[in-house]
Amino acid sequence: MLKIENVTKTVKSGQTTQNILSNVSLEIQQGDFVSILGPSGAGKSTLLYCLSGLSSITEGKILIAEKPIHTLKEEALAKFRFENLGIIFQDFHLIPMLTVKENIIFVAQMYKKYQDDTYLKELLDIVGLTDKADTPVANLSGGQRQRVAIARALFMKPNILFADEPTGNLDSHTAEVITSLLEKVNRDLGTTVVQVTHAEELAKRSGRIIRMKDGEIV
Ligand SMILES: Nc1ncnc2c1ncn2[C@@H]1O[C@H](COP(=O)(O)OP(=O)(O)OP(=O)(O)O)[C@@H](O)[C@H]1O
Repeated sequence: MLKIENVTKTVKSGQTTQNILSNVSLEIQQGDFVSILGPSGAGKSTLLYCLSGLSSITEGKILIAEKPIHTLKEEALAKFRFENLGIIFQDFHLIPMLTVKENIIFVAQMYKKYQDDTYLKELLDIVGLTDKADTPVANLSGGQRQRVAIARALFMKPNILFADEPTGNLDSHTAEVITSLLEKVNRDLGTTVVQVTHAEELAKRSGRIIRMKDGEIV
């Protein structure tokens, strides 16, 4: 499903160059639930952003369903992401004045791929927000916003869901609700889930833990 080979990402600041990812290789199978753990600055978010084609790499290969996404140009990459990947960002990236429903369908509408309400209703039910469908996101709690972000990421039925600290800014009860929701998505929809987290206890519930330090998998 996802294979990366010898991925290195180098950044320059002034005269110095720094490897923020060094020679990272990894395989993730269809249906896996993977947590990426490690100290602050280890390169977890960078790895997630490279895996999801949101950030470029300096060397190596990234293959998703055998497609070498590191070779795609921006427009083709954006289309590939839209059709195949769901991404949940650390700070949600929702549009506050739009309603829950409008946020979930926003990108699909932009690509003129929004057809009917059937799956939207199902998704609202899965994430427990049916009664909030017409509420502006600005009026929701952090946990509810995270559930909107999950529903939006799932709207195009992605093969892989990438989540950057999906429980990062949430209290422990809400973090538990969100983790259970991701488990449900993985189990019931068969979506491969790759999350970055600091929460060791929540990570232990995933099928596999990848530990990073100083830009490397340890
Ligand atoms: N575009 C960039 N330019 C320069 N340095 C960067 C860039 N992106 C990330 N870094 C650096 O790369 C390192 C890894 O950052 P990254 O955000 O991937 O770490 P992380 O493990 O996700 O950390 P945290 O847990 O604190 O979010 C950090 O030292 C960061 O400052």
